[in-house]
Amino acid sequence: MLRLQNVSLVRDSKFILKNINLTFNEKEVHVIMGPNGAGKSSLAYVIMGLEGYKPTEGRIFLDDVDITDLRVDERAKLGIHLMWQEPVRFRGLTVRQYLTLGGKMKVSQSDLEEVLHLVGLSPGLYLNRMVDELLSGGERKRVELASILLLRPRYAIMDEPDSGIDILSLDMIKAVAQRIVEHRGSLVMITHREEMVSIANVAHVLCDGRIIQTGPPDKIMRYYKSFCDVCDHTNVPAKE
Ligand SMILES: Nc1ncnc2c1ncn2[C@@H]1O[C@H](COP(=O)(O)OP(=O)(O)OP(=O)(O)O)[C@@H](O)[C@H]1O
Repeated sequence: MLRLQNVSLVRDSKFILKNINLTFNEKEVHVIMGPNGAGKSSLAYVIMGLEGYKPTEGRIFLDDVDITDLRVDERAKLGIHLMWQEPVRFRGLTVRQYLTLGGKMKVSQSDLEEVLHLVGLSPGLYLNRMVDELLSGGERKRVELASILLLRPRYAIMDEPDSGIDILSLDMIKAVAQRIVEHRGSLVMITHREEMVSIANVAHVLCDGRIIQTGPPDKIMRYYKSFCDVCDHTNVPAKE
């Protein structure tokens, strides 16, 4: 279980996250929605432990062990992985080298092919292509998604995997979530796309740095449509 307890984040004397309490259990899919500037990426960075995103208040626990002071690499060793909104460009690596961490990670050919198929890339066409110049933004995003799957995360945090020009399909994201759960992992997905809520067991609305709603996807979808879609102000939570 991954748990955020009363987590707040202040930057430049401004609250970015306010008293966040969230629990992510094993084999769950959580979707976090919210308007621009609500604090969604910051929440992902706090969970991953990026530099500059240590909670100002509150603690983070993994299986009741306090991991608030652990670095990114230490959290990654415990099975927490973040897929960036903008995948990083690694120069001079083929897709195969990238997915196997330069050959350091033992991955069978069938696993490589399976995850590439899952993210919609033909292994025959892509395994030996260079990650950098030869791939489009959307293709790199798919490669990044495949790399997260191969790591068999306990907690995969995805910051808008579905944004960008080459939008990933709902079916693909569903398949990715299913595979993570099959391997006993959990997915925490940050998204702008309302239809993505349907893949979740639990959905949340983040507004002005606060979790203002948590519940089953259909309830959260109704809330979002009624209050957030029509909201004419930014990050001032509406009252039900
Ligand atoms: N390192 C930082 N220093 C100062 N302010 C920051 C920092 N990181 C984020 N912020 C501010 O915190 C607020 C939330 O930003 P964040 O990127 O987390 O929102 P978001 O919900 O992910 O937005 P978007 O949907 O546009 O990506 C914004 O006002 C942003 O300017």
